[in-house]
Amino acid sequence: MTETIGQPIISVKNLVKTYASGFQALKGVDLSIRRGEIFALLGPNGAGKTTLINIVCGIVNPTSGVATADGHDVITDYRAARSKIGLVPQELSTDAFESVWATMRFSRGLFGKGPDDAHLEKVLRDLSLWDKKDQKIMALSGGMKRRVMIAKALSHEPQILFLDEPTAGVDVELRRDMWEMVRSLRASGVTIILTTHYIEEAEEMADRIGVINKGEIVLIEDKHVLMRKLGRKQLTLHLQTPLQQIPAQLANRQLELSADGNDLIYTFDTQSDSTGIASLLRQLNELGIDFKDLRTEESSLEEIFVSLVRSSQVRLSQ
Ligand SMILES: Nc1ncnc2c1ncn2[C@@H]1O[C@H](COP(=O)(O)OP(=O)(O)OP(=O)(O)O)[C@@H](O)[C@H]1O
Repeated sequence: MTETIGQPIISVKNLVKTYASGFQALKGVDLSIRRGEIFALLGPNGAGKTTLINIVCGIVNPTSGVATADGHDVITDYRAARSKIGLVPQELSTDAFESVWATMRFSRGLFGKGPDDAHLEKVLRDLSLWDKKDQKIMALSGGMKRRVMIAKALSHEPQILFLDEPTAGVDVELRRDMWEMVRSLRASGVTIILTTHYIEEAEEMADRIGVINKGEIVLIEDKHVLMRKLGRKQLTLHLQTPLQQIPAQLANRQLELSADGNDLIYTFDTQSDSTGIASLLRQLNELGIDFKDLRTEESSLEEIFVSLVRSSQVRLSQ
């Protein structure tokens, strides 16, 4: 066990996927997932997220490149690699006529694991599904079906769990429950890779964030570092007397005036040593511009993401 600590649990090197149509969905992707982390893979529609996951899970063959799961090559050592992985796919696909319990047992067996009813019971209890164990899946609500998909993916005790858009179309309460559940899975040692279109989800959950766009990884970063690095802050000064325009003396500052002239908005870089706020306030005082109130706002991960994807589109199209 000790020799594996510190090594990535998933390693992807120079992965290329060209579909039969000739479309290149992955253009040489490198990615290392750390043991025990929650990694969020973000990207617009068609960026290649599902293709990447499907290759690591052995569902899609890469055109070239290498991927390993817990040291096992996903092609040459497929069975061992796959047994380490649980996958909750984007589309709900369950055996509708089976009971929850039967589906779980069958799924575990598929991975060559002997029966372990105690484990299955724990998974179902953790997902608040125990009282539904004898129900046919088709009789469950959409949210419950989603939980069953997760339970099924955990039936063979995987160390790695892929969640492909786990909370798409799920109500707020269930989303919160699922976040809670993902956290407790991580606490039990499972490594989690999730894709999401809800940036809020990544902001809430992830330790690290990867952004993929048009088949290329644009960025991989610790979430807090990312937010610190790319985040901008805004200081909004609510003025005593509205301004018609920004005075010429302030022209060289990063200032905007709201349409009604009531708010002066100053944008500054959180990374730079000096924010320039003190000198701005001094200058406003000298110019006799008083304000009633001030507030600061930090850019959200959503804003960072949108600007990243935009800038990579610019870069890619050049
Ligand atoms: N079997 C296939 N044949 C040809 N092209 C495909 C196939 N599967 C996916 N693609 C294309 O590859 C690209 C990447 O698709 P993929 O499903 O990996 O994206 P995604 O990032 O998961 O998108 P979404 O967020 O919409 O789920 C898309 O342009 C898609 O149309």
